[in-house]
Amino acid sequence: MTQPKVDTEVGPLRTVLLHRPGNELKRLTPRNNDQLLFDSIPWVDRAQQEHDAFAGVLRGRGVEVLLLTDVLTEALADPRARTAGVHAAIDDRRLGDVLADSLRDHLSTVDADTLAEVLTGGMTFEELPTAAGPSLVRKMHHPHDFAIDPLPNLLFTRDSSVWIGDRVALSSLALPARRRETMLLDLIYAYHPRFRHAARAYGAHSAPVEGGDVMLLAPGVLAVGVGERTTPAGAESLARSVFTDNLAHTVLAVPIEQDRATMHLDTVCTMVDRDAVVMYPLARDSLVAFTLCPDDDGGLRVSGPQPFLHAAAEAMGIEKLRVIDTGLDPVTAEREQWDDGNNTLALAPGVVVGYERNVETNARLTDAGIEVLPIAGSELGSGRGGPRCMSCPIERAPVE
Ligand SMILES: NC(=O)NCCC[C@H](N)C(=O)O
Repeated sequence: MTQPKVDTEVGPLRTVLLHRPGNELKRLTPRNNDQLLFDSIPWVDRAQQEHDAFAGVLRGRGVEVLLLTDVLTEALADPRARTAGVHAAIDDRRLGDVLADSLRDHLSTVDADTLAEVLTGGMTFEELPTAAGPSLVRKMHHPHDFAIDPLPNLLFTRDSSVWIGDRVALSSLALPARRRETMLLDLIYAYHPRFRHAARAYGAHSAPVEGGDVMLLAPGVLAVGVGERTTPAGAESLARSVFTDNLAHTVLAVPIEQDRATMHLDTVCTMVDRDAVVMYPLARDSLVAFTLCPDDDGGLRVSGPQPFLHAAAEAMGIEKLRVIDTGLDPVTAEREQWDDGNNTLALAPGVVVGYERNVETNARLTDAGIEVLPIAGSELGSGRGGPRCMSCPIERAPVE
């Protein structure tokens, strides 16, 4: 077992954290899917098969796959982790003091597997333990209301934490449906024996930054999308944090349209080689970047904006960042961007995993000399995320 470290998007992937979709997806209904950030109701068994195949492709290429439920359950062997998990899951304002206290008591007695299931899949009022006694809160809630919210977006492990160099940054997730995910990652990194000594970067309670917006363009160079999720304040404080810890010398803050289709930078652009990205053509023509560097007094120097591709190549110290376009024509490109055609996961320079349905984009990548490992994603994609969104790299070998 080697030490966690990630300093590029494309260095040979050694270890990755995935979340095999579980019962939390069975909580999705047409009444709650918008609030829970899914565009439709996934067929859960098929989503699991698709995810198993995704994990299989990674293992087949020698990647160690850690599953979130496993590491969470192992971390919950530590009583401090249990207390933290239960504390974060129970909302006294929703349950009232009496019900909240009795649920806390109950959850402190269940085994780690059951607790992991509750922390990820949530709990409805009808599933509450009966010992809690009479409660107005209980009587007045519909039995299917959530006493503890499920976390269907755990599937997208990219967003809740991100390794930058040898430190892990816990995201500060912007939307209420995802905020508790950070807490689970926090307790995994704090109490799982494998991560107990991992140093932290940034802070979960800082301004919003989501991992899908953070891109490690080259060692020492980060791009941070700023849009629907990551805020300008989030990008600025992440930059300060990585400069203080000497994890980067340049951060590019990249404004992206505040729209569902472009919720993170990795929905319009991912790296497929040391010097190449797959990118949505509209973004290629319009993306700009503000360049942030540390100044001599411990502050920030901000310049720009200038065209993103130019700023990125300059910061990376390369002549040009090659661009492979999404799709074939504007309509196909729009369709394939929506279906995460740009959201590839690099396993090594020039080797990426992509959804098979994005036929035109994958063909362009292949024509450009990129090996595409296709996976099915008809169900996985219902939460609007592709292979990059569904993976949190923990160790990548350096790029030669
Ligand atoms: N990096 C990504 O683009 N992640 C996809 C997150 C999808 C999830 N349903 C969300 O709306 O947050």
